[in-house]
Amino acid sequence: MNPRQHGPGEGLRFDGVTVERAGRRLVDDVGFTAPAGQVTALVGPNGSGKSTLLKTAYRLIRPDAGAVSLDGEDLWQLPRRQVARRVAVMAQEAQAVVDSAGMGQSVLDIVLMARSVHHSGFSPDTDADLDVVVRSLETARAGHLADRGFAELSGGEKQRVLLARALAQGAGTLLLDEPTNHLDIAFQMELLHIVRGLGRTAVVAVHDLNLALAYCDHAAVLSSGRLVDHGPVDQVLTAGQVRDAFGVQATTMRLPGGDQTRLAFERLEA
Ligand SMILES: Nc1ncnc2c1ncn2[C@@H]1O[C@H](COP(=O)(O)OP(=O)(O)OP(=O)(O)O)[C@@H](O)[C@H]1O
Repeated sequence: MNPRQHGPGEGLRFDGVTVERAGRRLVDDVGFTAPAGQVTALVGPNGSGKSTLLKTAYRLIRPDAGAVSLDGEDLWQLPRRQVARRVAVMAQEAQAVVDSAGMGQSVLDIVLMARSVHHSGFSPDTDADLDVVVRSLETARAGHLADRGFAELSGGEKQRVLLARALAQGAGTLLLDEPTNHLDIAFQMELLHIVRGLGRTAVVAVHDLNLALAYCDHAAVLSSGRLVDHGPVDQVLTAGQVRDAFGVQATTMRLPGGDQTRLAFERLEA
């Protein structure tokens, strides 16, 4: 076994992960590592298995085969609380869940709840918890929303608060499922800029391939539940790969004055 690939500091590793429902493979033998401290984009067409794969890493769906490990430790063998301290998630359905469970609570209360994973029993929040929460809200550019009721916020404001909540959990690994939904173009970029600046391990399911190119280090491409490619983002999100995976014509453009590339898309005529 190569300790560089399997040991501490490795990152989040999917190893032969398979999820079946009603005899259908939603995720089929997926294996790749999201390297520690870097941002990995998880891309693929609608229904390709991105959310399902992420759910195996935040322990909502147990893989039918394969393993998900963090820095060499099987996440499904660890106590749930320990996983919650190490892995934070911003899920697609979180707005609705917090809306219905939040019962009119303030943004500050909602974000403070993320600190409960560090408490035993019903021990009260500390000044240190409050400090983490305030800093997380500021990092997510949501400090001005602290006293507002979560339910009354706009979709984009809620996304910022949910990012703050994920940050406040203090986990070294972040799983973000389409976090840029509802966000204006400036904050889409801002959010991924913030995530990249954290230096934490992050896996981000994202549809905008140009955001992935701009703000992610790595990419993994799913198609019909299978991994079709993974690696450095600019080597994976090529015109040919995009055509194969998404069935659209893509052209790669180099940005002026740098090494960065972006994609332009056209419908592929039948
Ligand atoms: N509980 C379930 N039972 C049966 N099929 C499911 C279940 N959950 C998801 N699926 C199916 O699994 C496939 C993968 O869904 P998933 O949500 O992981 O895709 P996705 O890549 O995240 O899609 P999108 O980009 O549209 O959000 C889809 O065909 C979906 O209908």
